[in-house]
Amino acid sequence: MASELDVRARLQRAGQEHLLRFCAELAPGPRAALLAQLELLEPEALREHCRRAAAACARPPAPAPDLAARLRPLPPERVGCASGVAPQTRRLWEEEGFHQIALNKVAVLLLAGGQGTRLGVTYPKGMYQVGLPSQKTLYQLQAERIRRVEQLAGERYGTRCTVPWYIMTSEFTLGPTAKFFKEHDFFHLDPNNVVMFEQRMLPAVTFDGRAILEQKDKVAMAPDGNGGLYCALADHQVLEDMERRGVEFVHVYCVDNILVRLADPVFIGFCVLRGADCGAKVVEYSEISPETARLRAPGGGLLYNAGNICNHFFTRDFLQMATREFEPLLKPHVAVKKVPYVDDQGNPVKPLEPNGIKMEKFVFDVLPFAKNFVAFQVLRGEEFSPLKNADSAERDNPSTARRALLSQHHRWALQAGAHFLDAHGARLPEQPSPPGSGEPPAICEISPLVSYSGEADLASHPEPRGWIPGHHDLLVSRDWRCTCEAGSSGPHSSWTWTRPGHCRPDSLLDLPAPGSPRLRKQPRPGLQGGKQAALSF
Ligand SMILES: CC(=O)N[C@H]1[C@@H](OP(=O)(O)OP(=O)(O)OC[C@H]2O[C@@H](n3ccc(=O)[nH]c3=O)[C@H](O)[C@@H]2O)O[C@H](CO)[C@@H](O)[C@@H]1O
Repeated sequence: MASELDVRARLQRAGQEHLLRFCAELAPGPRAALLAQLELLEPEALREHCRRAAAACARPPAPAPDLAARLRPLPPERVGCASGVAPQTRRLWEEEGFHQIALNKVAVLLLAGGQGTRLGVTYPKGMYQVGLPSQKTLYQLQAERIRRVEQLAGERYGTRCTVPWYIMTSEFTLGPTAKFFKEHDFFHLDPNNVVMFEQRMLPAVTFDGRAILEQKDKVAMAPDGNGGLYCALADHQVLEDMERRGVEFVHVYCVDNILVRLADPVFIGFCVLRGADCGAKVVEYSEISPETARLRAPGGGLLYNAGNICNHFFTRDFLQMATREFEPLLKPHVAVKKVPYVDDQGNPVKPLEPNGIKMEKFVFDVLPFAKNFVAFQVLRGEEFSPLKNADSAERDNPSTARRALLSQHHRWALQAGAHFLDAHGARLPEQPSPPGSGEPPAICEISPLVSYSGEADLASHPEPRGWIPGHHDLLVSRDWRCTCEAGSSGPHSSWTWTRPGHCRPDSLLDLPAPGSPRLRKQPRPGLQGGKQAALSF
């Protein structure tokens, strides 16, 4: 380890010697920790970082760029659409995507280094569960979608294939995420195919360019934004790992969209067939002004209908260029934040006003370097419901995320030919609940292991997946579980999907987990506030 003298010399070069001002009074342990942290900060880079942060902040606020005047709609030939295209075109894209997956050429990459401040949790957002009947977390839903898409591709091409899962974490999220995955047995994925790596952290800086001490023995650090991906890929030789596995196409996505379709074959296929090096899924969701948002195209549709949802396609070749050539050209974004610090007497202070600057790069900042960028429009109700805020906010909160998923599953069940019955066996109305319209008329959660995007036609399936011959009155599968409540004030019941059709209350039988010897019978908690319903085909 470097001596205090060495570290002091390095900090002098960076103009940041004040970071050692409490060093002399620290006990050996904290002092060693501080020196170890400071040793990692490369002097020239630190000097430049602090200078740039202060300069960016000192710049008089630029006149608001006239976004409306600079915006141009995407040329139609660069835009694809998940719905509203001819079914054979969509099938063609999907087939291409499955083919690439079956060839082991597709990976998914999760950006999970963020801190979930707005949601108000201290643990990684992926560990959050929004209150589904299954109590699955975002990480589990994502893991199961990977397993299902591998299975679907494998079945089509008579092969076993792998979609490796790369997870970018940060100092805040790596430890808890790795522990959570281990505790959950990697959700039955092969741990060799789950690759976690860590993005860099950068010091928070005062308005006059001094790195901030959060505690006497600790510099205030923050992840370098989700555009830190490009440095992190290089730091941890992630692209080399992809190359070894034969991965050519990467689906990069953010952690909080409960409806995210990992390695979506339709999106992948569309991008591959268009020869794209970069792609982005888009929905009508944007931060542009209401006036601009209302502008209409000649055909009557919205002129600007392509909001970014942090859901990207990249070729591995493009990522390689991004890490080598484009990353140094990316301009950091400045965020002015309240950063806890120690004052000159060494007292911890929680500022009430913003006092510090955090510098971040964004994952989409590389898009201008693309040679062939494409956008792919998807339906918001089917593919985008982000978990950003606590329930006290009006939108993008746990309740809206839960409702979005359950409404989708209700629609899927109806499409698959299911009927929902009330306590007296009468059918519930069968209008699919339009996206965003509150609770669905019946609560029905479908496991991603059973259906990735609404497929699995149970009605015509002679032996539904997971069906155990000889157990006609048991459930179809652990995952075709339908959980309903017998009235909001009455006792809760769990209902199973049974064959040929009706849900049975009060009992739920799980298929054995792989390797376990026999069926287990488990009571399940019901849901608050659901409607009484059963399900039949
Ligand atoms: C910069 C970026 O992509 N912005 C997108 C992000 O906004 P938004 O402002 O919501 O971005 P977040 O801060 O939630 O970050 C998005 C993702 O990046 C990850 N993360 C963030 C910071 C970091 O240092 N490391 C890291 O891995 C987060 O864990 C998350 O998975 O999602 C919105 C849709 O939901 C999009 O409309 C925004 O265009």
